[in-house]
Amino acid sequence: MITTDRMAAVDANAAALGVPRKQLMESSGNAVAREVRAAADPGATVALVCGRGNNGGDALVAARFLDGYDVAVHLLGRRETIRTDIARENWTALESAEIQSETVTDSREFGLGGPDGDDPDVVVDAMLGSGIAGGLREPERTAAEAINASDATVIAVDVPSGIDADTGDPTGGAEAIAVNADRVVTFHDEKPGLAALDAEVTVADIGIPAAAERFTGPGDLLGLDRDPDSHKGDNGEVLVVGGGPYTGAPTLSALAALRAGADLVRVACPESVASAVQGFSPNLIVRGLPGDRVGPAHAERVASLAADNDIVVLGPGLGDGDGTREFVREFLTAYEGRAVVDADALRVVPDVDTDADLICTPHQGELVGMGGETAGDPAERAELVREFAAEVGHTLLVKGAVDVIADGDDVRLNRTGNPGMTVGGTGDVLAGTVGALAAVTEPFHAAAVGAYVVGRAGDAAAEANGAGLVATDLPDRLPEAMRNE
Ligand SMILES: NC(=O)C1=CN([C@@H]2O[C@H](COP(=O)(O)OP(=O)(O)OC[C@H]3O[C@@H](n4cnc5c(N)ncnc54)[C@H](O)[C@@H]3O)[C@@H](O)[C@H]2O)[C@H](O)CC1
Ligand SMILES: [K+]
Repeated sequence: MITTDRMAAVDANAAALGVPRKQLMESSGNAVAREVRAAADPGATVALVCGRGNNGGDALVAARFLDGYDVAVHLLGRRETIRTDIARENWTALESAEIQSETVTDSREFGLGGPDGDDPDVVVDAMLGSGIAGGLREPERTAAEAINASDATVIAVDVPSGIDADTGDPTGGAEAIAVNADRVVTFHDEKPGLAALDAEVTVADIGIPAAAERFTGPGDLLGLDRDPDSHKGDNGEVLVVGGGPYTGAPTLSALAALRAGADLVRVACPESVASAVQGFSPNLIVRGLPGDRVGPAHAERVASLAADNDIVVLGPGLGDGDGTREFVREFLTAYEGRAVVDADALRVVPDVDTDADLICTPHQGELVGMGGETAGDPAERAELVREFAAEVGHTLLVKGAVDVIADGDDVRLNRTGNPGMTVGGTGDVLAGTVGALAAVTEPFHAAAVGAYVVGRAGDAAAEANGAGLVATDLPDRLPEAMRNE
């Protein structure tokens, strides 16, 4: 099963892997033509009703694969109104090939039949697919009524027009009109909303490489754009809890969280390091905790600070001194929100009883320290991480040459990054980045995107600085790394 949003991500990842959408459209159109051939013998009349988006584009391709059939293409709009270059190119190809085609601009002129007024044997519904928003407008609405009133076998491309592929409900509300399809040929994977429909569903493999789903890619960045109407705080408030023996670690996490898009980043650290942390950046809000180590005495104060934030990043530079583990245990036992757990705080996770939703970011050694297993073979390692995530009940991001992200159901691999990133502090950058992302998206997605963009920032830093790469190079490169291109 794949949702519309995930499909869009996978599609963009496929393009980044060298399989562009026009190529996928060619496969989609081919699959639609095969479905027509399965429904009717050569010589049958086939009306292809095409919208102006890529759903229509699929049927424009299908028309080229239907030699031997009596084909008529109805484009709902003028050529100039076709939304995408690839669909327009396929329209031009049809015209050049002199395949019977007409443009419909006025819904009153829409008719499915040939000159004698008979219904066609087959109608291909390619008006709207995953790009639909709201109920069918004209001329799609009138066309849907005509399709539903005809005796033709109706084959829907990807999803019947007017239906939400994620839910199976009409996009215009319960009573709204949608195409009533006999068959649906959908692409790449089953869609959650199609099973409930009274139609026979075929899933067509359109050549999206498995790696487009298995590995992170630029498509994973889709949907993370800021809402232009958002206010301060809407894009995440992050509390970093760390420092004591180390000052740089919490600072790197906090700066990364800011560069990854958080609106407000607060750092709770021992008073002994508070002014040093503040000295790194006026953009940080620093809260000093009495003493020079974070200990159990601070659990209540940190809990009240945490309540004012969307997410806590727990661990950077905390160390493993007297009382640190007790602090982490006490804090997590009472905490019910979201947290990224890194470094020394990780050891506590497997045996703490918490309602918190955690994203743990161990490297392989820390994973083993938590009681997890690792393996040399990447596929085996991924499966072990998935099983361990299910066991601990949290999201895991296991860092390595290839990072493994798992939450017990899903597994994703990330291969951005380079050996130069084994320098100290890059893990702190990752924890802060994932923290900022987890304030605005689901933990698994946040962990996968975090790994991807920090690796990308590291790749850019390595290109600029070679073996001289240091962790402080990374935060400033995050905004560029988070651009979806
Ligand atoms: N990997 C893939 O996902 C592939 C998908 N293919 C096919 O592409 C469509 C999705 O194409 P897209 O261009 O994004 O959207 P649509 O064609 O569904 O619609 C676009 C167009 O329609 C207008 N519109 C939106 N809502 C309405 C409405 N309620 N009434 C009228 N008009 C509406 C709007 O202007 C949009 O611009 C997917 O389903 C597949 O069929 C690829 O070909 C292969 C890869
Ligand atoms: K459709």
